[in-house]
Amino acid sequence: MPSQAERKRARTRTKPNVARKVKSSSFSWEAVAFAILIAAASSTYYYFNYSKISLLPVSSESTEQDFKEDVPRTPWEPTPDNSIFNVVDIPGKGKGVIAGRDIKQGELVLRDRPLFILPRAINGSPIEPIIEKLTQLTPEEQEAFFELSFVNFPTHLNPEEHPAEVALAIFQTNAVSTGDGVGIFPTMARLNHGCSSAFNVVYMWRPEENQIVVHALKDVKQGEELITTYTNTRRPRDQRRAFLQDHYGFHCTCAVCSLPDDLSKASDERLSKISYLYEKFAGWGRQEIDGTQAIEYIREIWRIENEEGYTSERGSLSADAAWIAAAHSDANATQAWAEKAIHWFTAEIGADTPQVVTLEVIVDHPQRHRAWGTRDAMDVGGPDQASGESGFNLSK
Ligand SMILES: C[S@@+](CC[C@H](N)C(=O)[O-])C[C@H]1O[C@@H](n2cnc3c(N)ncnc32)[C@H](O)[C@@H]1O
Repeated sequence: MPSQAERKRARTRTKPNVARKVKSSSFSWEAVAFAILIAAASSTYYYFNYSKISLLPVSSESTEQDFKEDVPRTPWEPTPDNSIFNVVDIPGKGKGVIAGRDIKQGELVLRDRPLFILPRAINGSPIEPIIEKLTQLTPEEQEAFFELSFVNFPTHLNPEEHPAEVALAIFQTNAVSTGDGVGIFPTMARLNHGCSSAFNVVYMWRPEENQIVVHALKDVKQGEELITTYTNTRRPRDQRRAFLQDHYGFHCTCAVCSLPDDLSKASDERLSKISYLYEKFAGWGRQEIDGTQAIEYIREIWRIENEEGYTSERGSLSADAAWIAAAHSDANATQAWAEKAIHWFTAEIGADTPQVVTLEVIVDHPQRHRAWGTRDAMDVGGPDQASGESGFNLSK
């Protein structure tokens, strides 16, 4: 078994030129199939020790059976050269994406189709389904796949001789969630990670369009790196760093992780408080708190997030507030929060989404708020339904 130090070294190992192998006549998928057989016969690989393997480094309740591949595959094409972004080498990070011009908050930065999507959790070896998918790709698509970076490669193997294991490592380093599935999006996969206030773009899978879209969460200056986030960054620096080291093989030195210790501690406290408040706020759904208290939590989360410079997920937060206000028959508050939700959803997931369309209807027709807020206002300690006056003052 490899030692801890050997594993660490392997995590940063440079990738083999497998793409060249794909093109060269000496490479064949029979060789890959052979590699799978060898791998399957061996019990030394740590990833074969599990019967059910999650392909994302986050826990998932979904199973192989839940996964439905309902969209026929559309061939992947490289995103055409455009002025918005460029993929370049970034010191200490491999490749990354930088803004080719100033980008405004809410702008669509890129769209990318999947090379393939697999179920989130797989029973047995994940190598076989990955290889099966790879064999269905065009040579150009295979090349795009094998050009991606990877970490966490078993130290006792030579990547040049183990393309199947390389494929697994590439998948685990680059795949992103598509609901029940996990997919590879070669252009989007070049986005590096930042925590809390350090990330400036957000991606979203659109199953009906069979593509992932990336929007600017903040204004970005030309030449700045476009950064997404790989994990829930509303947790302390030590935990974030441990997760990123373990699953993505790097020590995070993003703008938030590089803060001096006293500032980092203050940031950690804010992030922990935000998480705590989210948990308290969830009590509204369990009928543990009333609407007034729920909106108080939302305002407090908002205030601390402003201090932290963390603005992600504000679309759903303000949409929740609008929904609570609607349940309390407070038309003004519903409208005010819905307007906020439209603004923030637009920044994160785009104006052309069902969430934004629904909220626009609420804003344009505030009298419909009662039909939208499906919870009976009386159940949550709400006011007189007939007058529509809540007295809750939920809109501030
Ligand atoms: C999805 S890929 C991102 C693109 C990758 N840099 C490349 O060259 O293709 C994930 C890998 O990028 C690197 N990476 C991402 N964010 C990083 C960061 N903030 N600092 C250092 N390396 C980072 C890590 O090696 C990680 O495993």
